[in-house]
Amino acid sequence: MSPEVRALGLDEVLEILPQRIGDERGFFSETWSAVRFGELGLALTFVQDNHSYSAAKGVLRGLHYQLPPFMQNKLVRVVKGAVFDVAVDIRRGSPTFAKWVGVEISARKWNQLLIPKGFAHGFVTLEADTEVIYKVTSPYSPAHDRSIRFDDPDIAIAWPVPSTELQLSDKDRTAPLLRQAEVFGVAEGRVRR
Ligand SMILES: Cc1cn([C@H]2C[C@H](O)[C@@H](COP(=O)(O)OP(=O)(O)O[C@H]3O[C@@H](C)C(=O)[C@@H](O)[C@H]3O)O2)c(=O)[nH]c1=O
Repeated sequence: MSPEVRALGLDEVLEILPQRIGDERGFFSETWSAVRFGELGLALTFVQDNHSYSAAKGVLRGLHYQLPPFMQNKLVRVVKGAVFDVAVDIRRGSPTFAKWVGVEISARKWNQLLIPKGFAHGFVTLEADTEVIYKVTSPYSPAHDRSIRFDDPDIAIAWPVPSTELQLSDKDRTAPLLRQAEVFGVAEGRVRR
């Protein structure tokens, strides 16, 4: 039951499609397997699972990352509803610094997004009552937790929900721009070494 892996054109940001085995009861799916992902070169050690619920369409969370030594690889999926999920390269010195990639992740598509260390992550809900689950490779550390403005013109993400319909936390609405943010060098953020 190896998952299918698709490169999205931005370094190691990957869309992952786990198989679903259906029968008359419903389906079964391996959503994470150390062995199967390891065979694909993705030897990740997850230490925390997160589950967030967003009540409305247009809830935007991000762009978030943690500084070294608490950088996180994130494996994101949606068990109810849908999001537009975004990864931004924030590794100083990277040829794709400030470039972003976005993909719809949904319970219907049953796809996942792997956000590597060195990338900021954010999403906007495309449906009400959306539940996102993601695994991370470093524990939450409030002292290392950082945000970058979702509408930073140097990144210019094409969010698919009009700005008038967005709902953000105060922390995210007042986050610094990428050019003012604390970032790190390209060598620190790699999934495959
Ligand atoms: C992220 C996180 C938050 N919290 C707490 C802090 C706060 O009281 C409450 C809500 O936190 P936040 O506002 O940061 O939640 P949220 O805006 O959902 O933050 C998340 O956004 C997405 C895009 C990510 O990529 C995640 O890594 C994480 O940063 O939960 C934890 O206890 N553990 C955690 O791992």
